[in-house]
Amino acid sequence: MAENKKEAGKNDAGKEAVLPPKSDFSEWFNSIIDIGQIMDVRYPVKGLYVWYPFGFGIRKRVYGIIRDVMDNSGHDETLFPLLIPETEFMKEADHIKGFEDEVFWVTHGGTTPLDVRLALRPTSETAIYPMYKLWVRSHADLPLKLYQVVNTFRHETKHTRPLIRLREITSFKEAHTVHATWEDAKNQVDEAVGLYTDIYRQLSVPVLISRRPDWDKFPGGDYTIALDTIMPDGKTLQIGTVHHLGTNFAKTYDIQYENAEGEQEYANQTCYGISERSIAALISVHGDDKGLVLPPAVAPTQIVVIPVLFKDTTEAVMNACSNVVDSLKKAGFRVEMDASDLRPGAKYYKWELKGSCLRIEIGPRDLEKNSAVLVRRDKGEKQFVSLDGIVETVDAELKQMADDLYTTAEEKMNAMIAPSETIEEAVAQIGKGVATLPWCGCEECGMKIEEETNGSILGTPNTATEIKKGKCPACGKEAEQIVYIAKMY
Ligand SMILES: Nc1ncnc2c1ncn2[C@@H]1O[C@H](COS(=O)(=O)NC(=O)[C@@H](N)CS)[C@@H](O)[C@H]1O
Ligand SMILES: [Zn+2]
Repeated sequence: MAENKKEAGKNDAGKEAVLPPKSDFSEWFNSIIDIGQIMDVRYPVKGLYVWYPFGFGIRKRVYGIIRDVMDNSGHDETLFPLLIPETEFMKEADHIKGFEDEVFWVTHGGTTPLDVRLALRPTSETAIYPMYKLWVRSHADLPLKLYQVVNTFRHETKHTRPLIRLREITSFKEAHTVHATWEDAKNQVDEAVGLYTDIYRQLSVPVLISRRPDWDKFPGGDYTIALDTIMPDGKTLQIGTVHHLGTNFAKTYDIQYENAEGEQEYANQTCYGISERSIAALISVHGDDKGLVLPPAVAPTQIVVIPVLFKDTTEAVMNACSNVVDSLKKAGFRVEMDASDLRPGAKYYKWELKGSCLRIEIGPRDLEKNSAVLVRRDKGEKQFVSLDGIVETVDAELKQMADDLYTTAEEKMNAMIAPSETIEEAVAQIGKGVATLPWCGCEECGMKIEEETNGSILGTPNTATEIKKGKCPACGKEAEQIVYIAKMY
């Protein structure tokens, strides 16, 4: 992996930059984006950022997993235009209400004013569905399951942050499916939730799945299932959403199909999206005071081999290190040797910051015993391993690390969720994580709970959880369900 001009551990001014402790999460996150070479935040448009090659290497592998899961579940990838004519964009009333304050408009071609303004897609329903109207004719065309990975644009007014809240969402994977019946679309929603859960399991990121309250569903949708994760500061990040659109958009865009009885029927649809928040989540959940801790599946460098050199044994040690590098490369691992003249401690610091998963040190004493020292990035303990079978050892260690990262993160997340009976208890809890509260299910109580806790209702648990009998804290009535409450990004 070619080092881009910046050295890991140095900030953009090339000065030695020290990572704040992860306990100061907001500063830690801003710093790791910079000295971890993820994105350059100096681009001169608010909410737009530049991928450093190293960060792009992580993105490439995360989206390789996302494409793999989508392609192996009956979806086809495609690409729709970025620009949407105002005439199409302004068709679905709820959708417009939800996005009209966020849309960027193109009004000129050169110095010539356009007769119809063009929207930069904030999401692509209004680009895709006029084409679906042309493509969907008969039930034999269904289900239609397409997705695209594109940049989308939202004039976010809340605090923009790299990877978390951008005005140009550079990595917006959006799927748009068409089905014969409401039930088929519901089954697709459930399948999509499963696919997203699988994607995040491969990133070792635990998720909380809830059905968003109606006042927070997707504009123009029937209902929304959301995947959130809990960030180290206790606030939740929405890292995936799945929307059942019913026939709302089909009626607006006249997407009809001839059913088996030869009658015309409006189609039912779903759409579901993931963005670079998936990368914000894996960096935030796994990172530590030393820097990035990357799941092996997405680490640009999985193993770094460090020769411990003394004058009279340099050649033998370098040979042994090159052999290990060659055999790991041949086995398909992403491995580097760091034979630079940095002091060993500086090398450890550099590769720990970059999140390489394993460090293998080989010195003359190791050679005598035909062994090497192996250190796993998440555990940090030294293990003495034989050079024989080093490929199998590395393979087993990386698999174990991916599982351990997930288990550790899941335990941490579960420990940040606690049931509350009263508003006061919920207020205390959402300062450090997610609270649950009994809820009668009516909207004004929901709004009252959000107001009094100064938090957001994530929604009701998507998996049937036992309802701890209790009273709705807003009206005192017996609760029908519980809700997750948190401070959200
Ligand atoms: N400004 C933003 N920056 C980064 N990610 C964002 C931003 N806005 C939304 N997202 C992510 O994009 C996902 C999908 O966005 S969404 O509005 O919920 N859903 C849609 O746009 C639907 N058309 C499904 S693709 C969200 O779950 C969230 O994780
Ligand atoms: Zn109530």
